Amino acid sequence: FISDPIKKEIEKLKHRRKIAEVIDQLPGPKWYPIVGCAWLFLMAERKDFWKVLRKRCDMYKPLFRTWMGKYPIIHVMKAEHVEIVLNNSFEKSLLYRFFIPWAGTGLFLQPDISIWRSRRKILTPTFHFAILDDFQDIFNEKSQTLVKLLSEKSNGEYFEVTNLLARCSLDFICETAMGTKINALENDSEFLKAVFELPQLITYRTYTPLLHNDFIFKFTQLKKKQDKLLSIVHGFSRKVIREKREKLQNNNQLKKRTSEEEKIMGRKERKAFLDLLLEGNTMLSDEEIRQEVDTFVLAGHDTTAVAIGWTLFALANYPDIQAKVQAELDEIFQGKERPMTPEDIIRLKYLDRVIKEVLRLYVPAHIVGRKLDKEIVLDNLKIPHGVMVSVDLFQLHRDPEQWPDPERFDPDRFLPEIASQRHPYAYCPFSAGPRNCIGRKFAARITKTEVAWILRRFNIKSIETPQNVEVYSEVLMRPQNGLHIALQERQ
Ligand code: HEM
Repeated sequence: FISDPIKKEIEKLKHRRKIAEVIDQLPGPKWYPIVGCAWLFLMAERKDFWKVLRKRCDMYKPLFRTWMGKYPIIHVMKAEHVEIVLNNSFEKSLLYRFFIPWAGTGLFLQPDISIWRSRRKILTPTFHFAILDDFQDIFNEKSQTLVKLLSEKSNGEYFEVTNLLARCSLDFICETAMGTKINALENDSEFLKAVFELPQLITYRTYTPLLHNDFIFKFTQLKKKQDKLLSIVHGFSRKVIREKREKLQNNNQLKKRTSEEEKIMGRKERKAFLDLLLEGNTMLSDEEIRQEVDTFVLAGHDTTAVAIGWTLFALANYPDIQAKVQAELDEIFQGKERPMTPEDIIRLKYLDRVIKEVLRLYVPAHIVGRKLDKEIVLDNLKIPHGVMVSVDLFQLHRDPEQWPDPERFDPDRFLPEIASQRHPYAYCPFSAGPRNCIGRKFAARITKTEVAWILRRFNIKSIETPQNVEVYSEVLMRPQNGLHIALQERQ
């Protein structure tokens, strides 16, 4: 006599009870109805959230549970657990949904596995190394502008650098993803301000359980502000797509002119990701393309800027390592101011190891949140499907079993003969498994080019040290008060 919807609800309730029974076998902080374990954050100041995260982890690691309101979360940080989770979860955890108003269900947030598969297939070729080689000119040009701006500050005085780095990364992404110059390094714009403010607003919402409820959020000033920022960001990408479409409609003429230009200039017209999506037979609507372009801006600009910031911080704090990178650069460039080529990038082997070590200790995306597709077993405990899991990459990269003396900065941990002895999931700054970062090679290329340009020209010092730097989690792991560096022109 029970109708199907009621049966379904009963099944759901049973499953929830099963999850609760299993989850509460794991250690974790005390939880209360409605807030779950969020009281830990409600009792702390925003600036101390990072410390709360770390303390909680130290108390219950390596496998524990928390409750976010009525939702249980499992926290994993051992390589063998991370491997199981990342290969058995497709959907992102619930907190990611706050980014959907910005980037829609583009690749990063796509919940449907078959749509995701076809998008990933369409987008992967746009990151082919030949296309990255085409972008090398842009990376050189922007890095040179950055170096010029930095040289105006190279009087030995300390200054805050992360803002300039974020602007430079936004320039890279806009020109490579959309084919549009915004000159963020030199000019302010509404778009730039909106792209910088949105992550702050979304993080605030994430850490405020009351605002998780869409109905409550709808009536807040924060929602009004979010709508305003989104209309700027979406307005910008829609305009670029519209203009590119119009240009494509004059295709024949354009093709003729382009091939004539190619003959004269001796090179092909460079294509941005957006051109490749519009020109290829992708069957994506303009709105779907807009979501993918916004996804690249969201996932690509801040991550790389933060990674570059931490790289400068590390080089400033380890002068002997800085000198070794400079020696490698001098050997390749022999003091000449010439642009960097893709071949130079391959030759920068030591810098490559330095950046890898930076991404170990200062992993920008320090947490990856997933929802289990199927039941998994961790330390003999069966965890049912549907449970959210938080993969703590910060802690994973500090596991002393995989990383002896984990706090020591040592790029040689990435020498092939040493790296091969580690668990394959001991190092995942770009996540791993099917939903790993599509932009990792792109990110590596930007980071190497920009850092190389800076180190060819300057010696760096920093006020912040590994001991005194206050860390802050605003979507990414970043220095709370920015990074203050001083530059000295090299002879
Ligand atoms: C140092 C820089 C970067 C880091 C540390 C980084 C890290 C990550 C991580 C950890 C993920 C997995 C996130 C998750 O599952 O929750 C991811 C996914 C992704 N990243 Fe990156 N990323 C970087 C640069 C980039 C760049 C430059 C782009 C694009 C231009 C990009 C585009 C994406 C996309 C689209 C995804 C989603 C992939 C999918 O679900 O199939 N990332 N990234």
